[in-house]
Amino acid sequence: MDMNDVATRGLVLLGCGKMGSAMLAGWLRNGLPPKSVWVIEPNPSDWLKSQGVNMGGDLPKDPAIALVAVKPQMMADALPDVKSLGDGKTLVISVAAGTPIRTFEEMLGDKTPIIRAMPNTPAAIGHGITALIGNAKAMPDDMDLAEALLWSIGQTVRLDNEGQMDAVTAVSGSGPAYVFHMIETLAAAGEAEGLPAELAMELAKATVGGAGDLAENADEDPTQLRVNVTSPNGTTQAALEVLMDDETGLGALMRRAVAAAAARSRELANE
Ligand SMILES: NC(=O)C1=CN([C@@H]2O[C@H](COP(=O)(O)OP(=O)(O)OC[C@H]3O[C@@H](n4cnc5c(N)ncnc54)[C@H](O)[C@@H]3O)[C@@H](O)[C@H]2O)C=CC1
Ligand SMILES: O=C(O)[C@@H]1CCC=N1
Repeated sequence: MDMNDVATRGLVLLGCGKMGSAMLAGWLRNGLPPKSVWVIEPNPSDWLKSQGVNMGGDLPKDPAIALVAVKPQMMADALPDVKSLGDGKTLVISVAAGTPIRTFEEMLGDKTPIIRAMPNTPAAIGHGITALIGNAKAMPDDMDLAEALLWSIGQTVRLDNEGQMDAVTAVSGSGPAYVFHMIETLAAAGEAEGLPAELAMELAKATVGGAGDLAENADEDPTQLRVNVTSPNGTTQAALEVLMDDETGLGALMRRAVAAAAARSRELANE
């Protein structure tokens, strides 16, 4: 099964909010025909309404993929829509934080191939990263198909075990928010040093964007890239002495933030 089968048999997207829209934008941009997509979404955005995808009406009986992108707390309401599909031949992919594969197996039956995936919102511009892991019924072909679909919205990585998913969620699923917050705080600090707000924000966005691109594309690792910026006894060193303090620095703060996100992911499994 490949992306041509998705175009032929169809893809059902359950929930098209922020993450569903980011993924749908990527698939359509990569040539998935809008008429191959059926969206179930009680509150469709104007953007969604203008995409030419199927909304309402009958779903295909045997879609290649049903992708679940509702909040974990909505899962019990939403999953009956998926249950009638495919008779074990439809690959179910969930991007919900926290919700374990066993919840889907309990609701859909353990014949169903199920893949749990964790994307992130840079998917909207094809720069996401999605981690994935399948249940025992997900065959290599199913994993390849999920990867082909998710590849259209950025990089993909396969996990060794589902237990890694809480930490992955805390690092890359939620991570874009930490980086956006860093932009906000860098701009605010520039303002506090006397820059006009607009200029401070322009500098902060371009700096984080440029540093991110460099970290992804350079041969040197982030540690060496940091050293390259840091002239002995210069301005960067003065800042890093604050940021790299063992107790009050960014490392300690990031450790607490990621631990809090991972703990919340584990809690969501029971909501
Ligand atoms: N926003 C993000 O950065 C990421 C979100 N996720 C996961 O994606 C899922 C969706 O999150 P968001 O898009 O942020 O939330 P959202 O609230 O923007 O989207 C959820 C959508 O589901 C719809 N919905 C509610 N009940 C439904 C039902 N019974 N049937 C069909 N649709 C229904 C809502 O109207 C809403 O548009 C969550 O499980 C979240 O954990 C995963 C990775 C990143
Ligand atoms: O905040 C959340 O729960 C979701 C999962 C990862 C990003 N957003």
